[in-house]
Amino acid sequence: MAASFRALSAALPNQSLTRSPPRFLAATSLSLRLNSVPYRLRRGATRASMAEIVTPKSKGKVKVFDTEEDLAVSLAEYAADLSKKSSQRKDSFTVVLSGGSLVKSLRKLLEQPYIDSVDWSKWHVFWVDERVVPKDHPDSNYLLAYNEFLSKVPIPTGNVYAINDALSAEGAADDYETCLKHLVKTKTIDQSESTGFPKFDLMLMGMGPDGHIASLFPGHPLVHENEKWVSFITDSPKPPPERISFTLPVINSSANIALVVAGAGKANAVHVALSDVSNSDVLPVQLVEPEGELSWFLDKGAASKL
Ligand SMILES: O=C(O)[C@H](O)[C@@H](O)[C@H](O)[C@H](O)COP(=O)(O)O
Repeated sequence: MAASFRALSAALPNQSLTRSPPRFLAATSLSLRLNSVPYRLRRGATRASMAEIVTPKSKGKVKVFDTEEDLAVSLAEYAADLSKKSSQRKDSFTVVLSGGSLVKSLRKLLEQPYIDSVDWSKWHVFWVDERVVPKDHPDSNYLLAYNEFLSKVPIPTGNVYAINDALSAEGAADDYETCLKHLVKTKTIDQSESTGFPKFDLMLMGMGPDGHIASLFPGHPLVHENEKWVSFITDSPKPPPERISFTLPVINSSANIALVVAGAGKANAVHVALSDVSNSDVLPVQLVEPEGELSWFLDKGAASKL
């Protein structure tokens, strides 16, 4: 097996804002409106300046931060907390990364207290999607994660599952799926009892301005793949064209998904995903509904149309 894949290596200090349906606007609450949406100001123990938006459960928990810096602080706390809980329960903590700006938003995990307190030896790192390029190519998601994160934490090299970059897109997807199946068999990765798909402890994903997640793009048939664990595309609208990607059922079997989205360029897709407007062309991000918990980490720009 080892040969067939490569395991390589504030404005509101101490308060939070809660957007609530009007019925929750108690007379005792301080309320204010942002973009004509009622918010309830809740005093609480939050460290960064943050607004929490109340949505139906299927849409997940939505946190809006004043700045991307605040978002990064909260994201580190969230990931470290899940790592701790998982490490107490079992021998592995399976973490899936996307490419893009997400990786930079993990930077606070490289600082104290997390760099010393997280049990990095339990981490097993995967990619929800990867560009089919050599691992030292500037487009490689592996290279990005290695440079920004993995080279700075003591995760065992053998726990980092990069794609086999010597294969075609189709071959690399099959190879990655074989790797996942082996790790499910050896119980490194949990398996969903209800779907039979692998159940990762934490998926950390960005979202494109068009509402794509992983390499599942709006209108692309790959969005509807429901048997394979890992598939491939050779016509990605976002360059480079050749990619492999986890399929939606694998994404949705996760125990935890964090959608990390910053910047006003993504405000439209965030609005579509979190509002009740019906759109004929469903965006891939709207199909994210994990077995476990979904958490949105937004900055003010990304939340500006809510
Ligand atoms: O390899 C990729 O292209 C990604 O995995 C992709 O799904 C990415 O996460 C989004 O496009 C968001 O990227 P940004 O955060 O950089 O906009």
